Amino acid sequence: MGRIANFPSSWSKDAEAFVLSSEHRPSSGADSGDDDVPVISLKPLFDALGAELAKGSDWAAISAKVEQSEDSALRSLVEAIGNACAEWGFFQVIDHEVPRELLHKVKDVAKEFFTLPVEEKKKIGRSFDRHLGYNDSELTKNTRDWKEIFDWAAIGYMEMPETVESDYRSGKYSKTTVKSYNQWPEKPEGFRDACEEYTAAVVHLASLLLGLITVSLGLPFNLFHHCFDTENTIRARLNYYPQCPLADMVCGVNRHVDSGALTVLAQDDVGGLQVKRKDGQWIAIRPCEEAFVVNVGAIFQVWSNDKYCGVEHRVVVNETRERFSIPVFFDPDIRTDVSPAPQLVDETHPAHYQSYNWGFFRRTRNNGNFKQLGENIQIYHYAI
Ligand SMILES: O=C(O)CCC(=O)C(=O)O
Ligand SMILES: [Fe+2]
Repeated sequence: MGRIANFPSSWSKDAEAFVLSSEHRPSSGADSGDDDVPVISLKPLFDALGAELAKGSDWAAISAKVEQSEDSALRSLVEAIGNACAEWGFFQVIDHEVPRELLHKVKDVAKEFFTLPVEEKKKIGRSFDRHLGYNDSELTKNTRDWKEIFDWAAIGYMEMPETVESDYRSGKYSKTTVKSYNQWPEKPEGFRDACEEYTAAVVHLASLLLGLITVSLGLPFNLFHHCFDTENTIRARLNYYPQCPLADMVCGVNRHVDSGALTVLAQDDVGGLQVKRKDGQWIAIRPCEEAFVVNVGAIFQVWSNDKYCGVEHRVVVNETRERFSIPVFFDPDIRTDVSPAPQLVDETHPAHYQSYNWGFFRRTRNNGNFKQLGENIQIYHYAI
């Protein structure tokens, strides 16, 4: 394969590991036709809450205001979010009130960080026991992703059960936990501040979206906020997808469903994120620098008892242009036991899943990613 000669030197020795089996290659094509995931304005929410309440995190007061509101624009917003979650599992939000400067600052430092020599970046490398930092060899479904990443946790560390039993059916894990702390590079200057300010703003947005999605299921706005209150596993990521000589055969991120509750992602104008529509067709998500892409993950699928599903998506790469994106994975405290909301379960709507512990799930997934154990733990392993 002559094109491998154009691989970055650190990747060329295991070039074959990036190549997807023919049925999963991006060359199968995405339709960007006239169907598109909905773009939704959050203005009615901020209008209804008012600046003071919207900026704070008094979830009980925000909850009361949203639930009691008879404002038709707010009702329509909730309905649009519910429809998007049920139909696509994805939507984009505009008028989100995250200041644009924060996004620009973090994009600038991200670009600078990824141009550092690989040895410099590896000083803060991720490993089996260090869950946060730099990595250039992530696997999705046992295939190497064409990307470099930098991960950090919103609260400064990620906590995990110290051990889990390898059989996911057992659900057994140790009650002692280990913490993995953020690792920050020395360069570029201002990197850490930019990342932290950005995360604080997006985590706040994600908390509002969590409430709106919950209300769209007919549940109280703040039903799940306690799972994220103090300890949580919210993680942010800088994704760098270099230009790729084999763009038709590899993926930036292979097809997958996000395992957590919600993902809120900023992308640049290059494009590459694709979502699988219900008919199996891959649909390109139109890049919009004003917007965040939001998707529900597997936890919401379980909480909603399959009303909203975590939907497969992937990232295709580009021969001529590099791409950057910044997802925030809005994931709960490891002590969260995930099961369908009791309000959605009755004799005619039995629970589709048995309860599982998020810390166990997260640790098992992490072990699998490092050891290539074959199929990763999935929520359908808990299907009833
Ligand atoms: O870069 C993107 O657009 C999406 C990345 C993604 O799906 C992920 O990191 O889970
Ligand atoms: Fe994803």
